[in-house]
Amino acid sequence: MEAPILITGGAQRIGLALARHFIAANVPLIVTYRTRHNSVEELAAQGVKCIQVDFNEPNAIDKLVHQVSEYTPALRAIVHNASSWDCEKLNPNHDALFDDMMRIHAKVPYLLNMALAPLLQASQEVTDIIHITDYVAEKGSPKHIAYAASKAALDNLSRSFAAKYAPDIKVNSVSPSLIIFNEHDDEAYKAKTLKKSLMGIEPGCKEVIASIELLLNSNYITGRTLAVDGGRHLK
Ligand SMILES: NC(=O)C1=CN([C@@H]2O[C@H](COP(=O)(O)OP(=O)(O)OC[C@H]3O[C@@H](n4cnc5c(N)ncnc54)[C@H](OP(=O)(O)O)[C@@H]3O)[C@@H](O)[C@H]2O)C=CC1
Ligand SMILES: Nc1nc2c(c(=O)[nH]1)N=C([C@H](O)[C@@H](O)CO)CN2
Repeated sequence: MEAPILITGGAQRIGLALARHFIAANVPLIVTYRTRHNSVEELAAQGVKCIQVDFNEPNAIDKLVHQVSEYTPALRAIVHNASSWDCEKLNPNHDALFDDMMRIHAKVPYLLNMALAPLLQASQEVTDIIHITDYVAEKGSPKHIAYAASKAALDNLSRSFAAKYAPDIKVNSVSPSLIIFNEHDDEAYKAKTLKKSLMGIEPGCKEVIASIELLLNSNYITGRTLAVDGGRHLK
């Protein structure tokens, strides 16, 4: 078997679209999921190794690393996509919120990168770690303070790990702003959000997929952040 790509949080939305993209390209996949969405059956039926993990649970990392290591001797790439878009307004326990945000967005990628690097280095080619961050990592967000700080920490990991693992492993961030709305987003929110970027569109998952493919196919980009944000920084 060709070395698989590991995607965290691959059972819905962007992660699922990315998984479907790689399935169509016959790229072997490992996907983690927390909630057993119907998509898990679809992915498993197409040969994807689906591993249930809630990164808030104790020993989640050790269990995942063991299962991945049992399944494959090498990895082609890791895409850290799993994320929780939580905010201070809905989480008055700011102590717990800060810890939760830092755990899922920074500690989990950090620990997985440290533990799974040998599997990436076991591949016969240059491999990749890709962190999915967020435009607010550079700008901040008054409504998602802990979330934005944790994504900034994740973005910083790209530079540290790029220096640590070169030239065997390239490490980069993909930093989106709006990609796809959530089902509960109302028309007023959508209109307000679309005005935040120069392009003014909801671009869809294909923009993130194209950015990830660009990084996977480069032999030279590392330690960098690919902004996929419709020119939001210029509004
Ligand atoms: N959607 C957008 O427009 C934007 C997205 N991004 C980033 O892109 C990435 C994908 O976004 P999107 O698809 O909207 O993400 P989602 O909000 O749909 O979440 C992605 C996945 O993360 C999983 N997850 C969350 N918490 C945990 C946990 N504790 N343990 C295991 N898995 C967990 C979820 O599992 P479960 O199914 O159980 O909920 C879900 O499947 C994220 O990193 C996000 O921050 C950045 C900017 C814009
Ligand atoms: N884990 C998630 N992170 C983010 C989401 C999301 O749905 N899940 N959504 C956004 C928004 O699209 C924002 O970019 C514009 O309102 C940000 N991060």
